[in-house]
Amino acid sequence: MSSNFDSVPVVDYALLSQGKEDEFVQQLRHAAINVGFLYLAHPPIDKKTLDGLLEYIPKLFALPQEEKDAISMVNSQHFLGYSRLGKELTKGATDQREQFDFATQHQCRWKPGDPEYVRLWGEAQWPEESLIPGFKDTMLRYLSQVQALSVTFTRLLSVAFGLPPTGLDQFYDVPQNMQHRAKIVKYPSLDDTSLTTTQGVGPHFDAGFLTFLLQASPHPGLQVQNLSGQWIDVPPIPDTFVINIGKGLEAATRGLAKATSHRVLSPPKGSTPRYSVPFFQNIAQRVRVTEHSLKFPQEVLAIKEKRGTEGATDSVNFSEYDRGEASGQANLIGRVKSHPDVGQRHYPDLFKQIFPKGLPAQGVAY
Ligand SMILES: O=C(O)CCC(=O)C(=O)O
Ligand SMILES: [Fe+2]
Repeated sequence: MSSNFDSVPVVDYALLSQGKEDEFVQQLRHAAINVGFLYLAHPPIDKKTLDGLLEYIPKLFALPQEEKDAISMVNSQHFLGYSRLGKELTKGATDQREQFDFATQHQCRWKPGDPEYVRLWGEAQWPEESLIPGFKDTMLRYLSQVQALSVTFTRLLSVAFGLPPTGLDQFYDVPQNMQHRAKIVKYPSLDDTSLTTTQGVGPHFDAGFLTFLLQASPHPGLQVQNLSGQWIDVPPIPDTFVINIGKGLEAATRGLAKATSHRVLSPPKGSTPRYSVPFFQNIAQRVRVTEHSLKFPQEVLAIKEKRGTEGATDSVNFSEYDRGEASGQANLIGRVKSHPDVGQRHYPDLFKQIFPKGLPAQGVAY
């Protein structure tokens, strides 16, 4: 049987409460090693919080433009805040999406003498409470539930890789010292006359360890690239998250876990906008993933060998981890590349190294 895939597997979180952890772990192993993507059915997020968030999303984008611009990302050394449509570029083409970057609550811990990347984590910018009452509270509740899930999930993944449940703990700091980022994204349909391409977001890998994606409207558009380079649809399924592996986890597992290229196509003419909420789980900023070596059992490595190392590369490259950078530095470089105006204002030296010719017209997203 070939390891190639033509759909993204569904793994049911309910198996765990039915005493079927082994079955769950087997399915997770296949998804993480051969596909790099899975749907997690029945995730442990409370319905009230989720429904509340879904209701707020269109209202968030409907805020007056000047109120959105008031929390523009360029104000923030943490790269948190609002980005207008068309601010990012992937594989040479503009991404047709508008987004807010938020994050779990965190006080910036940078002090003189610390590496610059410590400044990357800190307080988010929130819209004026009176304009969208209760939104901040709902979003923070959502984020803390996804954060809790991400911890549990990492332990299950560790078992799926044949390690003890705590096998991946070395990559994290204690939860109160960590920050995770989540975006709320709007993909306008092709009716929007300001769109220049059908690229919601171009082919890319996620940078971190794990991404927990909520498809927040019933629109198709998300696609992943399989081992032979075909684009496979990942349509929304009610009561699921899409979880995928980022370049950081791929590097930490020396390619056992697979980061898979993915993209989003804009909704067609006549459609309403597509919304999504990706949550990007971070690892400790000071960790250099290449300095950690995990010992996987032979039967787990055999799955990777069978998969092979070929696979689609129709994506932007991402090599900071392999070059031995601290994860915080890898992330900071990524952020400066995708939001150069923010980088120029808050990290001018790094900006000059990355863009010696000055500010490009748009960011270059991974
Ligand atoms: O909007 C989506 O469904 C995916 C977004 C994504 O891949 C990303 O922002 O990294
Ligand atoms: Fe992504």
